[in-house]
Amino acid sequence: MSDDNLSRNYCEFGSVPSTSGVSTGHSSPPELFNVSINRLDSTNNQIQEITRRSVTPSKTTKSSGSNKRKTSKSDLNSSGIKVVRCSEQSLDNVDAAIFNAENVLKSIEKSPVKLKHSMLKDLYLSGTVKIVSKDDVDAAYKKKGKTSRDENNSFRKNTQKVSSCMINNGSSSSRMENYVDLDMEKSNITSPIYIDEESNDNLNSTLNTIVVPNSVKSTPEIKNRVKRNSISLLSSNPHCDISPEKSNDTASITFPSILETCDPAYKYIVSDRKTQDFIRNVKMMEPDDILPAFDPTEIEEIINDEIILGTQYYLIKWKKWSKGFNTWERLGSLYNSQELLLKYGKNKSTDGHVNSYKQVNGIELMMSRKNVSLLFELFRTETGLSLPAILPECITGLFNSHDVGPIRSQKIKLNVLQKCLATIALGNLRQQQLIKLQQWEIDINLLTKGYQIKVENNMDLEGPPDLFVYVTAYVPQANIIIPNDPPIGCSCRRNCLSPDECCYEMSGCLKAYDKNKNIVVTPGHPVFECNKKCVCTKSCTNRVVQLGSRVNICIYKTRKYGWGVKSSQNIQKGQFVGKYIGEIITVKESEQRFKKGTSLLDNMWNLDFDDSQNYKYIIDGTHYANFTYFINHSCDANLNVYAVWINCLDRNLPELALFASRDISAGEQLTTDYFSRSNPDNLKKSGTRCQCDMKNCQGYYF
Ligand SMILES: C[S@@+](CC[C@H](N)C(=O)[O-])C[C@H]1O[C@@H](n2cnc3c(N)ncnc32)[C@H](O)[C@@H]1O
Repeated sequence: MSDDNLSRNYCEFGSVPSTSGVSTGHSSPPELFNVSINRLDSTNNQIQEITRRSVTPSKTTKSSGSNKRKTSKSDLNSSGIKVVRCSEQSLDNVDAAIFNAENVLKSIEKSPVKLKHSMLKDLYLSGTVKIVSKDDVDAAYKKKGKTSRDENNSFRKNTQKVSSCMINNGSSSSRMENYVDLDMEKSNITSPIYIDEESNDNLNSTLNTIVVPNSVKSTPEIKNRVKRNSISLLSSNPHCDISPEKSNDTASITFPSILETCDPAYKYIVSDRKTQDFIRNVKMMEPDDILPAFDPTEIEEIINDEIILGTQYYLIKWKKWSKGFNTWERLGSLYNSQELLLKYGKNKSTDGHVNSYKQVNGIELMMSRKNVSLLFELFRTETGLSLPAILPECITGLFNSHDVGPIRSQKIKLNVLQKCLATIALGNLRQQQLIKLQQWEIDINLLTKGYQIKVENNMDLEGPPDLFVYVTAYVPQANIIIPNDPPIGCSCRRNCLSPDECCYEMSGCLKAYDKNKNIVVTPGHPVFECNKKCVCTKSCTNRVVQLGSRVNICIYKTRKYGWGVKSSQNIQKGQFVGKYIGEIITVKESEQRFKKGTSLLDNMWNLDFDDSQNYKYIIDGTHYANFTYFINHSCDANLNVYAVWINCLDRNLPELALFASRDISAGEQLTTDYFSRSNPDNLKKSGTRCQCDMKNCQGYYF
């Protein structure tokens, strides 16, 4: 960003938590894995395991490969104002901007292509074009006195194997009357489509043919045609809600002014017509034939659609990017993603999803994954995000001058203008995000006693996770009763400092805690705390987990793997940090939930401490959980997991408690070893890549 154009004032968006929604990792295809925690079984002294079932981890980290998009273009708009559009990449350097300017000229020269495309599309959408079956195409050929298409050499050369349909424009020929409409349900919408050379060049002639080959030649020209025709076909698919009669806008762009206290530059841009037009143009005015297509493997899911100013937009959740980076993209840029579009369309019709008329915040259209991450990188501070305050005069100055002077300087000014607008937009979105995060922080702190939870996101614009209800104790499924009346307690003297036969001894175990209440037994050793039947008081050294954690923590957005948890204070080795909480459900119920997709294996822990084959219950953290839900894996974890029994002595229903395995400094991320007992060889074959970066990192963790 040019220093000349930016004021050096800064708006502090400091200590308030940041955004970025819940990790998406949960939409990854599930893959069963087991976490093992060793323990000495109290009855037979054999090592047993607590296992955790989970899925492939969420891909919440930022992709290094940024989304390829936006060639540049400049032309005159209807009011004669010069409008220049830059690619995101071109924002990076002036050379790219100049290169893009050349493309602009080329694309203007190519306007006849655009004309043909829109004509074809319009013909189809207006209903004057019909789609007919392969047999009818052959019949038409014969009728015209030509050999059948399959016998025609040039046809075969250009189209490979023909498998589907043809369009005729029906404009002038009665010969077309015999053609029957093809049932679109039966057409292979996911196949690439190739326009026969002859018909494409003669859109206004009596017969135009579109055929669908099994594969398509990958020349740029053919790709363009595939794209254009795919869109025509998609338009007609019943699952894609973009037929002509339904093409009324479902959303409008608005520029809401939300806060009294908002930035003057934001107030200015949301009230200035010229700025609004500019913002709309940036995203909305690129013709379909110069929109680069996204690689479908980059897309996790299409989650919404809207028609804005007559243009179809889809809201995209990107793989490896949090939902804070979701963007609205035009149909044209999704022409390689037809399967995803169809999937979205089908889900939409079966879910009974109805789009009510919405208002899309115009400033969101200024934002992109690249802009958001760039600005966060530039303006992140120790305590938050410190965005530069941009004066309205800068914006007006740039508007007045961006289209004068040498091309190179125009490009630079445009670049700066776009970045200024994106910065202002980010400031506004950031304010909204912080309000939501603070509210979530308040809500969860109302539930916690004895410690503070901070929420912080200085990585992106994602808001609070909305996946689960925050709870502080197990939530048993309706038919499960967690006993709370232990049959027996101890009667040790001096608060169990002079034990006769304390609870742990009655269970054949070692004393788990030292006098400071730090755990001293090895991971895997069962822990039996004193219970409500015991005579000792709360200060008994054998009462720890039941009194709750005293460690202040922070749920924060990590750079690499979504949300995580860090300590807000120094923690001693052996100190209790928290319990893994969730619903208690039966194994059968967990399987059903998994099949239905209502719960994720990722969030399930088997309570199989006592018998790894025939355990009864599972903790499901998908819908109800506490902060431990966000604890990430490390190959050199600083937390150990222990099975602890207190008032419920059912061996199938221990509590899972996390203790520090070493001294932990304030600010350090808290981690567990998801699979401490996995065989490293197996991990390498089937595992999920671990990004813990520890010296002993095994590379994979399941
Ligand atoms: C139980 S969740 C932890 C919270 C999660 N980071 C989130 O944002 O919701 C586990 C997921 O976090 C991510 N994760 C945790 N530890 C990781 C590691 N060491 N390397 C890569 N991803 C990890 C994976 O996506 C995994 O599926």
